[in-house]
Amino acid sequence: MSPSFPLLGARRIVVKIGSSLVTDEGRGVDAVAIADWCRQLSALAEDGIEALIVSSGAIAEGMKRLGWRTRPKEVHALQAAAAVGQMGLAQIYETSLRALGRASAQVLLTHADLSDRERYLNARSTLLTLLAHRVLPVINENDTVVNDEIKFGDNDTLGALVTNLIEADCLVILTDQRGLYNADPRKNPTAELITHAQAGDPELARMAGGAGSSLGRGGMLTKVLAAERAAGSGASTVIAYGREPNVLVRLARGEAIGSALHAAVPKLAARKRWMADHLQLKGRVVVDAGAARALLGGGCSLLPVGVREVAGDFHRGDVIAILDTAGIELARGLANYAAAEARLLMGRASQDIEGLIGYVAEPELIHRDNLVLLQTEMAAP
Ligand SMILES: Nc1ncnc2c1ncn2[C@@H]1O[C@H](COP(=O)(O)OP(=O)(O)O)[C@@H](O)[C@H]1O
Ligand SMILES: N[C@@H](CCC(=O)OP(=O)(O)O)C(=O)O
Repeated sequence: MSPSFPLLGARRIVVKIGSSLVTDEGRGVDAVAIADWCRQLSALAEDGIEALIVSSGAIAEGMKRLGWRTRPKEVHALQAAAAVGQMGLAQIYETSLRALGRASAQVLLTHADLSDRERYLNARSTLLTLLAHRVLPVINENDTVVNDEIKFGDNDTLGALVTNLIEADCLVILTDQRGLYNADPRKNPTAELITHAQAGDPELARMAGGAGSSLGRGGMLTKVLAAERAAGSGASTVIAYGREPNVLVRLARGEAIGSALHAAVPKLAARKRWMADHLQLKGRVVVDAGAARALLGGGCSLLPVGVREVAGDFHRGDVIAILDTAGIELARGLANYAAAEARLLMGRASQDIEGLIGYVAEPELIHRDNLVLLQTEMAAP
């Protein structure tokens, strides 16, 4: 029996809409198609499913608005087109979503934003706050400022990084093909659709081959690699044809459409592994017995009031260890405040934060969503 499709039961999804799909074969952005995806996401929101859109199309829309028929080669011309086109792209999403009674937000990100610890945490907090307010974020790469070092280059990678960032359950990549085939279907008419596969299987990259259409930059290879990256935080990926009627609603009901690339490791375990593997400890705090109980038993955040000691020279967004007074490491998590600030805040109530350091980033020193408990693991049989 085949495994179920990953959208079934998902509570938070990232939907990436590719250039070749959103731009209606180069004729500018397809507003009718966008309105339809927005309608579908609005229907999912009624069922309590949170969604974020990663949408391409700024360059194509900018070219149309500027009357350019061929894609320029110069980076500055592309960046100028993206700046013009992003206005149109945002307008279309905003108009479609407002007509459905939904608020939207534009978020433009670069690679540098997500590889810097502090900006990573800021982007994460902003996106989660938007979702908590039932706002649908529409994300694109910040093309105007990118150079080779800070470029994602394709929105598949951006979609995967956003999936990791906000720990989405599932990444949906909508494109101009019915999914991943065992060879490029444009070149090989007998190519067969892959319905289920394991994300990260090296065989998939071989099938995906080289770059895609002249409009998009990624091709299928970046989609397969995006699925592998999304699986790093425990999210599975679906690659499907974006013009399939009601595709998002049907996927959410569990229908098998396109290709499902399954994550091997469940979400929570993947996050723990990510924290353990990717992040160097930059400091530690010792907490009192009340805070230790709240963390281990109550699934609570770590508030400054429960902190007794602060060691190390960490910055906002760094990983720090949380120890009890006997020196046992209870948990690890991302600090919302730098070490110098944490020293001023320790033992104090959250409502005093502004008076002590002049601003409030968050009421917690470490939010429970950014925390991995080590003691539960040790206590497990
Ligand atoms: N194994 C494959 N299965 C499906 N499509 C493939 C495969 N290998 C290459 N492709 C190409 O990838 C293209 C999709 O990539 P791209 O044009 O970058 O899409 P998008 O703009 O949606 O990101 C398809 O149109 C197809 O020609
Ligand atoms: N940021 C660019 C899109 C980058 C891109 O082409 O992405 P993709 O849809 O993955 O091929 C734009 O909005 O035009």
